[in-house]
Amino acid sequence: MADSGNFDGDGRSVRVIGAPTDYGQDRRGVDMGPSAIRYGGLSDGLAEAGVATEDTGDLLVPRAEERDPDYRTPSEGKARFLRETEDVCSRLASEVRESLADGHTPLVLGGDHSIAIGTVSGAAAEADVGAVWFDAHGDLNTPTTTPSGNVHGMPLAALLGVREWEDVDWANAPRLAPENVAIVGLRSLDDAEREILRDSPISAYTMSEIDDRSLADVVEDALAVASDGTEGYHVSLDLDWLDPTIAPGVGTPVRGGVDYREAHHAMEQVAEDGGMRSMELVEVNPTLDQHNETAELAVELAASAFGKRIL
Ligand SMILES: NC(=[NH2+])NCCC[C@H](N)C(=O)O
Ligand SMILES: [Mn+2]
Ligand SMILES: [Mn+2]
Repeated sequence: MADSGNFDGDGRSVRVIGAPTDYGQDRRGVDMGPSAIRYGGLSDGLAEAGVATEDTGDLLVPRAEERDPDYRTPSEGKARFLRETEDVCSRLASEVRESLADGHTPLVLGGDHSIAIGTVSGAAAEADVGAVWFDAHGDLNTPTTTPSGNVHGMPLAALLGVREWEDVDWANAPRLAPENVAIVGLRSLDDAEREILRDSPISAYTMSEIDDRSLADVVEDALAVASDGTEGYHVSLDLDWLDPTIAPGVGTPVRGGVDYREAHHAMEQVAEDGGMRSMELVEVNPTLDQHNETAELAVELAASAFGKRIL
């Protein structure tokens, strides 16, 4: 564990946990995300934010090549690598829970977005929490609605126990209520996800609404949704939230995303609000990136969320 020992800022201490998975999607390389983010200057970035940091290293994740992606029971539907995902997420949930119990703010580095099942289960183990999902996608598929079989398109549905996920105990976060979930930056939804959102109290803010109202306005609402009656919230930052021109290193890019200054301002609002209890940075894939710029952007945005200021 490396301590950077800077106790300015809001006095927070951050515990970094790497979750180098690529089980949740089909473009290999996202398992190198934690290394790319560290190499992109994470410890310096957090020090500049004025938080003390300790890095516990990466969880052990067996290589996907040694697993059978098609080994599924009928109840697992089309979800690929579900039992491997369960194994990693259960261990990640314990680490996150322990970090919070020790007074640290967990910062989880992915890996694909399926790891959110572990992060949020851990974050919600002993407290009622909200979640702000910064993402181009809804991540609301189930093992039967999924068009791809990729679990990274399902974590929010899993956590909320939507449809078949209801019976999958290890994946649910009973202390996360859909009323306290806000998705920000939506621009790619499957038909089934649209249907799920229609009958759900989740707050969904699309890019069109952001165009109309400004991101700052929408984020203010999202933070209020996530804070209402909770003890704080989790911030799940999928790098495909950003426009692919500034974050090309992701497996499922979608044009028309958030731009550089907008994104920083949103993270500055998170810092200002003070209600964030845990954070994760997911979907950084250095094999698809240009000179590690997506990982570096992830670092910068995390620094802003933890309180780095221009002035
Ligand atoms: N975390 C992500 N990048 N999710 C992308 C999901 C894409 C698509 N909706 C699917 O289910 O496969
Ligand atoms: Mn996404
Ligand atoms: Mn996602």
